[in-house]
Amino acid sequence: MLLTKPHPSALAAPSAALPKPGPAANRVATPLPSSSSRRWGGLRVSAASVAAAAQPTPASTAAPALSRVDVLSEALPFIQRFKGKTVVVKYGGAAMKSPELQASVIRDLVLLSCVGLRPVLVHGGGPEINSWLARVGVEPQFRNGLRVTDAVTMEVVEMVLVGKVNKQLVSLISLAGATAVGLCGKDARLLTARPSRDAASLGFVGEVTRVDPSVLHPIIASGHIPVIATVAADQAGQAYNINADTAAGEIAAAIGAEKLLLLTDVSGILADRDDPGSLVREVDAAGVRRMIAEGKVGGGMIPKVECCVRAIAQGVRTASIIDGRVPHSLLLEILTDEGTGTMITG
Ligand SMILES: Nc1ncnc2c1ncn2[C@@H]1O[C@H](COP(=O)(O)OP(=O)(O)O)[C@@H](O)[C@H]1O
Ligand SMILES: CC(=O)N[C@@H](CCC(=O)OP(=O)(O)O)C(=O)O
Repeated sequence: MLLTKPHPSALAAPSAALPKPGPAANRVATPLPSSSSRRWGGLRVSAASVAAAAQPTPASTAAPALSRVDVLSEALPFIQRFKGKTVVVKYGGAAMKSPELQASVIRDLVLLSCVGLRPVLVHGGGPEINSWLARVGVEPQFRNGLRVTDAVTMEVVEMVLVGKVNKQLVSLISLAGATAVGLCGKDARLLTARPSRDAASLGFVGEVTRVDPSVLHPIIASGHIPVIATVAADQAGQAYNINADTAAGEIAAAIGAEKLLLLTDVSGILADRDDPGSLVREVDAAGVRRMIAEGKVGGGMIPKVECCVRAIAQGVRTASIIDGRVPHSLLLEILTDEGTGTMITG
């Protein structure tokens, strides 16, 4: 099943009086009245949310005070529903390029943590790896969205993801007023890897064979935000490069996360990847498999949809691909009655 319109992404009001949502229930509530929402970059978002979220102007002029407290008030039932729940957020790619956007995404993550959710951040850093590979004269190569990883590339991937990007994100979380613990898959054997089935052409690209989330539980319980770089080792200690979307899905499943959210640089899955207006609001596992088979979903979108399907099959309640370039898309997705992007259902 594939829904492009009408817009079904409004979240059901999560009051205790309403039926408990199934995996897809977040998406099927009545669309907002047009007076309270408008289209923005292909998304339906409330005018108040847009005003509060998108403007660098002083807060006093961004929206009338009443609208701003309306937004806050709207968040209450969502905070109540998701308090104490684990949300795995994968952030990476082009959506991570701008330092301002990075800081904004991290602030949203810290806000979620402050209101009682338990975020776990799994990060990529593909563009940063590319730029460091260029410095050592290596041309990046990808097959089906995965980086061809020879020994030199593996070394650069580990240095950039574990040494640089991970610590940068930990620092940003600190700056935003929370505390984070940076890890990679090797730490406490969080992720164990084996060579991918296409090892002959992909080199040291890994598949996850095991997730041992025991190291995450005390970190999360102490109120720290785990920040995970997706480099892992096999039994012999050989390092592997794991696609960050894939790893996020496996981690979300292993810790029984409520939500898996993949932030990327498009508005979600597009029915026609050349038409930004063709956003698919909701699609089930069979539907995305068909889209891959028909060539409608390609490149880096393949590991994303595959990991969402696997995560849902393993008990994660909802998996969504959302636009990391839209200011506050994380908050719009979790704390308002409008969804953004594409929700994948079982
Ligand atoms: N049907 C599709 N809808 C949206 N994006 C698609 C689709 N098929 C392929 N893509 C590509 O997938 C990309 C997202 O994957 P990727 O670049 O790996 O993201 P990230 O770097 O955020 O992990 C999009 O920028 C787009 O080029
Ligand atoms: C195997 C593989 O492709 N690994 C990815 C790991 C980082 C990643 O996933 O980064 P983004 O989320 O920013 O794309 C890579 O080397 O780019």
